[in-house]
Amino acid sequence: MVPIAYEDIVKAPKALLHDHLDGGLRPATIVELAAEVGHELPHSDPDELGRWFVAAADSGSLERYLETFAHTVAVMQTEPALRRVAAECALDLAADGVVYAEVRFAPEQHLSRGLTLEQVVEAVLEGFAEGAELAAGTGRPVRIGTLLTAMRHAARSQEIAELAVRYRDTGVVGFDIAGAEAGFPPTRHLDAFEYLQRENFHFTIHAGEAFGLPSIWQAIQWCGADRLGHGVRIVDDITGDSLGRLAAYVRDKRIPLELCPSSNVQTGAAPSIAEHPIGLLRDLRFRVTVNTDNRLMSGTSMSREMALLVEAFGYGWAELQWFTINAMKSAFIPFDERLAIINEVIKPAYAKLL
Ligand SMILES: O=c1[nH]cnc2c1ncn2[C@@H]1O[C@H](CO)[C@@H](O)[C@H]1O
Ligand SMILES: [Zn+2]
Repeated sequence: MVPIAYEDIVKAPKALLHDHLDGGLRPATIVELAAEVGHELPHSDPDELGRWFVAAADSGSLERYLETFAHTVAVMQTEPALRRVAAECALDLAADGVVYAEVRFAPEQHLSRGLTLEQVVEAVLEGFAEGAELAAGTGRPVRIGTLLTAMRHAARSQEIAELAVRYRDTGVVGFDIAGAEAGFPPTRHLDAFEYLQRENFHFTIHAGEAFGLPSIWQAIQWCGADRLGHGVRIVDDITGDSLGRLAAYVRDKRIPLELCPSSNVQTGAAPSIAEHPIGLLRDLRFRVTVNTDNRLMSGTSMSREMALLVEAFGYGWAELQWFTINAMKSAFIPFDERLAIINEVIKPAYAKLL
């Protein structure tokens, strides 16, 4: 088999379901925005700052990993800053060959300089549209769907769920909860999830990353999550190739797992890329997808995550296409639009590579 070149992975179309807007800023942009608002950073040189984020996030604990977001959230408190960060996000994903991405952020974290929730959402949606238009102009079209996140330690999930539904026809395609998992079970936000179900809306839940099976079980069986953010600890319910009841349910129902290899190694959810449960979960044919989580904190990209898996597990184009189609099938945009991207963009491109 001819080894897969990194440039070819970049060129191949990719679909991304789990990427945080505030975890993907360009270091140079953080430096500029921080100077404008007088926010003090650990480094003022972009390269050093980029390295600082990766090192600080490499802590082995989700709680400490999340502390690094103080510096990105601090510079995302005005409409121009939010628009810029969102536009650059679309451009960076497109340049990396991502053709479809769902990008999430928590509107409630962007109110410290007086913006309303609506102003925050509208600025981000405008930025995505602007960036996607510029990307299309360079021959790199990308479709961005926005997910609104509520912070699980806070108490605004119902409000954010209603906000997501209000913007469902203008770019918001789903809802999520994020933040420290241990001590903040999904059922804390049951009202919001029941509301979303009654609205026929879509949501994913960060579960099974820093806490195990009970969190996954609640996310699916109490809250009705369409997908699992990470869900990597589902392996705790698998012995050899024998599946426990919950793992069997997740596989049988084709519940998508938004796996984020590099992020999991940094927070201690997996010991290394080579030992990441993605290998087992793929072999067992769970609905596995590959994601970046936080490109800044992991110093990564969609192509890099794919390349790491190629290196660790010897995957070829067939597996990369499978991950990509799994993601596209699991997206929150309408079925006909998902199918169009699979049949008109993804399959023809991989047919030339396989
Ligand atoms: O992997 C993760 N697990 C849990 N929470 C996360 C993760 N990555 C980011 N955030 C949290 O989500 C917020 C909104 O984007 C971020 O500010 C961060 O606190
Ligand atoms: Zn995440």
